[in-house]
Amino acid sequence: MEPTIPGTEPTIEVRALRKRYRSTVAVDGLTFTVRPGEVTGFVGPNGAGKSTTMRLILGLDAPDAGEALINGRPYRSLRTPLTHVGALLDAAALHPGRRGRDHLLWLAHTNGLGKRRVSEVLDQVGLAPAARRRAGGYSLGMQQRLGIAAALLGDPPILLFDEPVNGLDPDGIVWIRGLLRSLAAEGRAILVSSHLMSELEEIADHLVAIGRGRVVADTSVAELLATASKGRVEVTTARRADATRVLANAGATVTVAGAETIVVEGLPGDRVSALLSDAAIPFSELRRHRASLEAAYMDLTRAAIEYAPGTEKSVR
Ligand SMILES: Nc1ncnc2c1ncn2[C@@H]1O[C@H](COP(=O)(O)OP(=O)(O)OP(=O)(O)O)[C@@H](O)[C@H]1O
Repeated sequence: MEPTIPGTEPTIEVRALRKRYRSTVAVDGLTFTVRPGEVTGFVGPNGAGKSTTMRLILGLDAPDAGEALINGRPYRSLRTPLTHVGALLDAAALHPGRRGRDHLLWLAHTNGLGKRRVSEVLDQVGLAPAARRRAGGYSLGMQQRLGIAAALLGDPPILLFDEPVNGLDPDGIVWIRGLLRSLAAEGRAILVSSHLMSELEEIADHLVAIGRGRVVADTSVAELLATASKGRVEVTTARRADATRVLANAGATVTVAGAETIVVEGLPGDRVSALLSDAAIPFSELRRHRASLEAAYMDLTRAAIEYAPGTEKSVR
């Protein structure tokens, strides 16, 4: 194994990264760090530049400016890259005639890794029973598992997953979630992209959100959720409209969160309770609101979108 630099922790550092394809600026000066022991969610709408960034990190494309470093070094300077970083980019990019196990054996061989490791990763991803079948007959979930086995082959401290839950069934999603969490708990640095915030809800510790090739948010998920949830209470009542009227009259901002649920902002819980009781509006529950990651992200990016250069509301 290639020695890592003593005292260094596994990180991905992206600095002022820029990539243009003809008239499209795919990545427009990105800077962020992926730290060890955490799952960093990499989010943004379709076309935001996530896959391009991952390809640049993995040396599959060259940046026009800036750099992406794996443990302080560009990917292309790593002598045994699979032992530094593993990646799942396009799980379907497999030779259909090749058996799952042979695909991994070939990868192991070309990277100077032993056969034993192939059996270990097949067990780890639960693909051992299907390892001798041809990849062309694999379901999407099996392809994902094989791709993840390949990423884990070199036991790397850094892992990248591009949209790993795409097309997976609920069991597959739960499995990937658990795997990513346990890999992070082992101290690895994990970057996982998604265009759906809800998919990252129970996976990510940290969030790097991008839009049009630029960072729009770089934040801890816990902080983001705490800020978005702060001072809001959730009320369950069959008389939603009446409750909304009473609370809004008292100065609260009320939003609908479900058939019988409203979220109240701007009034403390005991005041909400007193107002509803005084108005004889029954409610079955009153609790502290926990914002979804999706809602927290919308709050966070709303200002950025409203004041983005080039929009009508831009500030000059
Ligand atoms: N090889 C390429 N040639 C030309 N344009 C490209 C190329 N790769 C990416 N782009 C363009 O760069 C922009 C960013 O694409 P990218 O695939 O990185 O976004 P993404 O955030 O991964 O999107 P998605 O969520 O749809 O996968 C898009 O406008 C895309 O069309």
